[in-house]
Amino acid sequence: MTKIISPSILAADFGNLQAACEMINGSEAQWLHIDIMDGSFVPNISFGFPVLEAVKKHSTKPLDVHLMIVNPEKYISRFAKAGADILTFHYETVENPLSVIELIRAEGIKVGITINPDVPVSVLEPFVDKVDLVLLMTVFAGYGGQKFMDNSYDRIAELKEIIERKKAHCLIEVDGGVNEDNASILFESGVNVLVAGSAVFGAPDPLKTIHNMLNT
Ligand SMILES: O=C(CO)[C@H](O)[C@H](O)COP(=O)(O)O
Ligand SMILES: [Fe+2]
Repeated sequence: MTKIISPSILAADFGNLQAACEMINGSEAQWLHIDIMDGSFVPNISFGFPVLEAVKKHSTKPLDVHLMIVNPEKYISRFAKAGADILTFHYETVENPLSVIELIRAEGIKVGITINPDVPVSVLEPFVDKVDLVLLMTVFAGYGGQKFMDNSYDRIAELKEIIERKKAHCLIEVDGGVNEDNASILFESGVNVLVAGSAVFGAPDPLKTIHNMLNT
């Protein structure tokens, strides 16, 4: 089974993003997660294109970009050009998810769809065979450092059942409150990609934390 760690740069030292990228380059993490927040869909504002471009310049890992913005369809081409390798949008932010999926595909990059914890998993059923990944938020999108929501395990099981029933091949990613303690149970539950911000960048030894998340 595919097991990927995608550390979230949101928890890095923004005064030294190059060092953060280089640390991840030298780690066992396979992807780098980039949180784009607009102060509208979510109450927080993170960063935009210039920071994404700077990270792209220094990162050797695929950039896993998580859009928490209204009207994502307006910006897909710019995010692709700025360096996104995987572009994930929130189902809640669009009227026609299929057309957004097609717009992202047209850029030649991978596409993901995501929902907040209060959105029924069943809304994803029409899309699981049309995307490369489904991201289940395990906290409400907007801030790093929140506590993992325990009802997420039931939601992961429900998503897994839908993916199997539809014989789809998308990866399952979770984001929010992931750490060394819950990584192994999440992988055992069928999750393929773990996003981890504060657990990685706040750790005394981030390389060891990433290693432990993949191997315990
Ligand atoms: O999308 C996000 C928040 O909206 C972040 O990716 C997520 O919260 C990661 O941070 P942490 O691992 O510290 O919970
Ligand atoms: Fe995220």
